[in-house]
Amino acid sequence: MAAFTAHTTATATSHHHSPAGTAAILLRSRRRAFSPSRVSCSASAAANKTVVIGLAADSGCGKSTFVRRLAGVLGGGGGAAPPARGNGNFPGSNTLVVGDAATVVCLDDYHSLDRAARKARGLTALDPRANDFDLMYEQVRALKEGRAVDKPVYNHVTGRLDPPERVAPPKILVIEGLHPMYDERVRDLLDFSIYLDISDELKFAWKIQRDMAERGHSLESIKASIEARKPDFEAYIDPQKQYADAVIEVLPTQLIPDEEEGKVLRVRLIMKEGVRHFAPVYLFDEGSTITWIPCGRKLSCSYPGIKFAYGFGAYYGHEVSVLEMDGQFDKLDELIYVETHLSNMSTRFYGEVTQQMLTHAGFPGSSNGTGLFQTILGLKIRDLYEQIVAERAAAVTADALNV
Ligand SMILES: Nc1ncnc2c1ncn2[C@@H]1O[C@H](COP(=O)(O)OP(=O)(O)OP(=O)(O)O)[C@@H](O)[C@H]1O
Ligand SMILES: O=C(CO)[C@H](O)[C@H](O)COP(=O)(O)O
Repeated sequence: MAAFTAHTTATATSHHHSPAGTAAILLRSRRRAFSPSRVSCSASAAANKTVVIGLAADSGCGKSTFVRRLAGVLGGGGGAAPPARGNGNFPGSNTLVVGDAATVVCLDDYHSLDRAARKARGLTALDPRANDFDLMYEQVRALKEGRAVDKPVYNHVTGRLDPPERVAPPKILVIEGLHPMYDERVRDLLDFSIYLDISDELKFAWKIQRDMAERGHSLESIKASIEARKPDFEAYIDPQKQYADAVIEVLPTQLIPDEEEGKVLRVRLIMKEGVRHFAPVYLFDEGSTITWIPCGRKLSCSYPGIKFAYGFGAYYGHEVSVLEMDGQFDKLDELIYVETHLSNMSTRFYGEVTQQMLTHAGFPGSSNGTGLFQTILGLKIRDLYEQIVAERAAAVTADALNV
């Protein structure tokens, strides 16, 4: 590998005085209205409500890895050998309980058709007709309101539905899977939503890597399964990204011409403006457009180096800010240099992002933007939860004072 010797370079164009910049600032102050039903009526009951996070992606796109990083941030596991799916309430469960901080429910449990029934009807698991959205809505709503539910369990080994398991209302409920934002009723229950958008070529590379190595599938069967799912993915899964408050988009690098192996990634963190309890992260100067090559004295970079970009744009009609990282870190501890230049990270102490990344260095994506942005969103979820709890506690106090 040729040594990459470019110096730290940043180019910034301030948009603070442009009409677009002004609109962005105005938009930021118009945070999404927090439904009064969440804080008033009985403020004390509302104070106990569960905060609900939606995490959507196709199979094999990094949802479990994200959840493991989130568990690390919330302090309930997610260490070097974190709990994986199946270590929930009982063997075979898809639910992950993260200490007393969070419960992660896998939406595969709401498959209404088992594997044989799907096969008989020629449907994939991505098809809404193979999923029970009425039950999903009722149970997510019950958990959000503080009531335990008996949730079905889809068994990925047998392809059948097992007896239900009891799920208690957690502080943070993460619903992860194919359809957390598909049904409008479920979508409206979400306090924050994330979509992991992996480009076709990388999805293919990751799935081959996992399903051949860990699940013993052949290359042909993996290819056939991806092709068979594609129309339903495009019809039912991909459109959910328009509703997401944050999207992690993973693309091939632009630093190496025609690189197709997926070893170097360009990762974009797309953050919707105006989302309540969520202040987008920015690089150097909020409201600017910046490209930054941090390689030089403080950050070692071998070929092809690292390039950050930050700016504003539109995403499905919403104003968004976008932080991009193309390339990968050579030495993870040097990430502290990059962290120093990022703001609104919702860290509790200087260097927390770097510490999290080092703790989970063995997870996929730790040397690139996927790991960095997943970690940042984990911190954002913790912060969002704390803000909502503080707001509810204030409402309880105000309620008590008014009596
Ligand atoms: N950031 C990443 N960089 C490289 N490979 C990754 C990354 N994230 C995930 N992978 C690969 O994809 C595989 C699937 O990741 P993960 O289990 O997190 O996805 P998932 O969405 O939870 O999948 P499923 O829903 O099928 O269980 C991993 O085993 C790994 O090989
Ligand atoms: O997309 C999936 C998980 O996100 C699975 O394909 C779906 O849950 C069906 O499972 P199985 O293939 O084990 O029957």
